[in-house]
Amino acid sequence: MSTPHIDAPAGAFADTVLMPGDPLRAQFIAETFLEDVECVNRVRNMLGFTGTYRGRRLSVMGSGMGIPSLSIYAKELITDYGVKRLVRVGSCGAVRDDVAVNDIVVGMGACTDSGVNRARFKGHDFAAIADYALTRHTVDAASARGTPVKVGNLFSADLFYSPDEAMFEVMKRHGVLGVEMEAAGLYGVCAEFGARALTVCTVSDHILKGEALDAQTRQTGFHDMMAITLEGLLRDDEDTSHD
Ligand SMILES: O=P(O)(O)O[C@H]1O[C@H](CO)[C@@H](O)[C@H]1O
Ligand SMILES: O=c1cc[nH]c(=O)[nH]1
Repeated sequence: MSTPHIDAPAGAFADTVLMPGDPLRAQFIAETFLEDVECVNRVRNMLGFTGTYRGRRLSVMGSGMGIPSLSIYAKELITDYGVKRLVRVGSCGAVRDDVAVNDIVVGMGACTDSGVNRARFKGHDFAAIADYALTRHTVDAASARGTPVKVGNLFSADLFYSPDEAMFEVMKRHGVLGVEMEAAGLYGVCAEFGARALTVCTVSDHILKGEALDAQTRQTGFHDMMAITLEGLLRDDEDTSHD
């Protein structure tokens, strides 16, 4: 079987897919954290891999940058490949003084300037939220590992290069922990098509302080984020109360 954007046989993906924006980060995650890895998608170089983590089948695939790109892949993974859990593992920019570069942020919800959730929700505001159990298990995993995380709102922006810098101050006042470009779309598409979702981000920039990690660190760094996300998924597997 194939979709317009994924050329992989039925069953090629596990029921859980990790989604970094960058397909090369997907490859790095697969090669670093998974065993028995097979490349299952190469269409448009949006690399997808399936392997195992501690004996459990797990996939990782790039989403591309921005809600439109992520929405295509997430929708096809859910409706054509039966994916049930999608966890975005990304980078974000901070705006608050109490959020620093390298901090890990768990996106309990995501604000957005994108129109996608209004488009799917008859023009009304849709509260784009993560799956509660996945959130709790990831936060518990972080706590057990001694890795501090901040839990709260993200802002998923359509424009990386925003013309409206004053908006960053508004986000800061409203407690937004990180600015990125996909979470609100992921939560919307998963709500629409019936999958569970979470976003975990490492802070790669401080937008208002002008600090930034280099591109190589964005591609291959973020070990703590991966460790807590993978352990959170194991905890989520053990807890069947959400089934
Ligand atoms: O590092 P990723 O996961 O791509 O996430 C962030 O980085 C990209 C912008 O540089 C956007 O996709 C944004 O959401
Ligand atoms: O979308 C993003 C991602 C990282 N840093 C930002 O400032 N924005």
